[in-house]
Amino acid sequence: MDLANPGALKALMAQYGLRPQHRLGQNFLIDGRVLDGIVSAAGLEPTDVVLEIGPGLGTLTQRLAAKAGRVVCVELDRGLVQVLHDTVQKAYDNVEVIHGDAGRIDLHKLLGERLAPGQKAKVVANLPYYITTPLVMRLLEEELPLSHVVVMVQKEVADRMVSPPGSKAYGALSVAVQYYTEPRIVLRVSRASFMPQPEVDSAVVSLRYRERPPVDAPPEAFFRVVRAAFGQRRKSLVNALTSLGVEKAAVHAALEAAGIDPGRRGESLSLEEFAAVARTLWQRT
Ligand SMILES: C[S@@+](CC[C@H](N)C(=O)[O-])C[C@H]1O[C@@H](n2cnc3c(N)ncnc32)[C@H](O)[C@@H]1O
Repeated sequence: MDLANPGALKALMAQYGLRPQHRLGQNFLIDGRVLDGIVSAAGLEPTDVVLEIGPGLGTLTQRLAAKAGRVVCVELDRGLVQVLHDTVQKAYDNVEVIHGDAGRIDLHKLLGERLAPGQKAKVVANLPYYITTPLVMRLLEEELPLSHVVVMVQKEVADRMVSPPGSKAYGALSVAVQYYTEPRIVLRVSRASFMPQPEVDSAVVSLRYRERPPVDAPPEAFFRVVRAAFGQRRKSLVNALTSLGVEKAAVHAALEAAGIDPGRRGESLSLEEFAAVARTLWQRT
């Protein structure tokens, strides 16, 4: 049974005595067109291993299971895990449901045990919005065997991921996402596509992992500079960078060497410019 309609979802919730839990970000997709758009953006092959975070009642899971080789789901709500056993685990022999917190579970172990040597997994999910940013940062920073992430996020977060330097939405998340992946908004999604309706609109983003970073700087030094620049948004770049424990004169010298006007604000720097600052500061400190 296709679960992508309000009647089916309501009946299922009632059958198991469940109600959508706002604190767990439970806004279930009821729009088949959007679900198909997510699956198509992931370009699934029969050999693919997919990690789905927050499968809910299994609406997206059904579609993933039909296309991928294997789908591993991590769901925090124990009540929903029970439903998932009946809606997807019994119906598809390639679906595994794990009861756990995607923010804490050991993803290296989980993926390592399920991937062939050299293989990379895809993450496909309608994410719970209350933990979107930390979860995406985990997926980027933990050097996991992943090739592609396709996730539904709040519209504003999607805009931040793809925004260019100097724009209002450009921030530490934009830099991290663009450093590790090639981000693209594939679908804008109205709040009417969910049940219950959230208070915000959403977007599906595709994050394809890069083979190597687009700029040349040691990642640790690069992200120290980025964090300092965005952690002190109102300050000039020079003052923001002194928070790294570097003398003002040394910061001036590093900016000059990198060809960057010291009066600029950190949020106007491109990835290449952050890398140039990191390279020069790193050489000097
Ligand atoms: C936006 S709903 C998406 C449900 C379903 N995939 C859909 O598209 O209809 C988010 C889901 O994530 C689950 N969730 C919330 N926090 C979680 C966490 N820390 N780890 C794993 N799942 C979580 C919620 O219980 C809910 O099922």
